[in-house]
Amino acid sequence: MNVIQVENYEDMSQKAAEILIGKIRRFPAMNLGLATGGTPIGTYRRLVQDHQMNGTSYQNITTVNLDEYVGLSEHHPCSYRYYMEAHLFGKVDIDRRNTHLPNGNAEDLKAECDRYEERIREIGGIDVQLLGIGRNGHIGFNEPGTPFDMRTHIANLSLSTRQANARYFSSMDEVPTQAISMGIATILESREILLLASGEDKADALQGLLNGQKRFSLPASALLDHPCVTIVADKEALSKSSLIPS
Ligand SMILES: N[C@@H]1[C@@H](O)[C@H](O)[C@@H](COP(=O)(O)O)O[C@@H]1O
Repeated sequence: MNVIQVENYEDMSQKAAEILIGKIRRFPAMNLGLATGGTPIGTYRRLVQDHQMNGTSYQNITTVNLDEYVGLSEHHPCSYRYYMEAHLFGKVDIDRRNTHLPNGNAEDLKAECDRYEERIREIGGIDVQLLGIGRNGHIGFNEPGTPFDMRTHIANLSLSTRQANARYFSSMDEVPTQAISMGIATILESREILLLASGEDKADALQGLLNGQKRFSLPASALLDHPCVTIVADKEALSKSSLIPS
């Protein structure tokens, strides 16, 4: 596991964008796994700036997102499809037909999970998967306790995750209780993983990942089995990780 310590959120975003842009230029038809949440917003902003200033193209890039809320249409401002449109897809030259998110409004949610897995297989798997990390160590919407062999599934969201994400909704009651999420087994099949973390509220989760053992109570610890993980984290997020010199 390669850990890159940076000063703050802006530096994390800059470093992550540099890594991604380098790969997109080298492999302009790569399959990029994307994440949502507050963490990658600065990274997407830099990808957009670079696209506008340097012309890095997304025309042949295929994207697959980690997850989507159940019950929100793609037009709902809190849906992850809407987020991706607002922060990236609507601002670069990507072909929407090559952008994939689970449909959280599907009539048959189980069938939608299977379809999503099939789609990831059809495109040839994920080359680089961008990940954030939840305060409780979740990745995607794989909450503590989720077995590591699960594939795309309907996830029940923990109260703490719903509370953390409530800031995007007008009230806690509106925060969905379920999501469709890639499973940990799906995520682990990505050829490369880039995990971003910023801020003190991620320090426990990161400490558990960097200093701990693999355990179901910390979903991110499944990454310990992956051969190619890079973590870009700022000082606050690494403040409880003794492996890292301050
Ligand atoms: N499903 C998302 C995750 O993909 C994200 O990594 C995490 C952290 O979010 P944030 O970056 O806002 O802290 O929470 C959400 O629940």
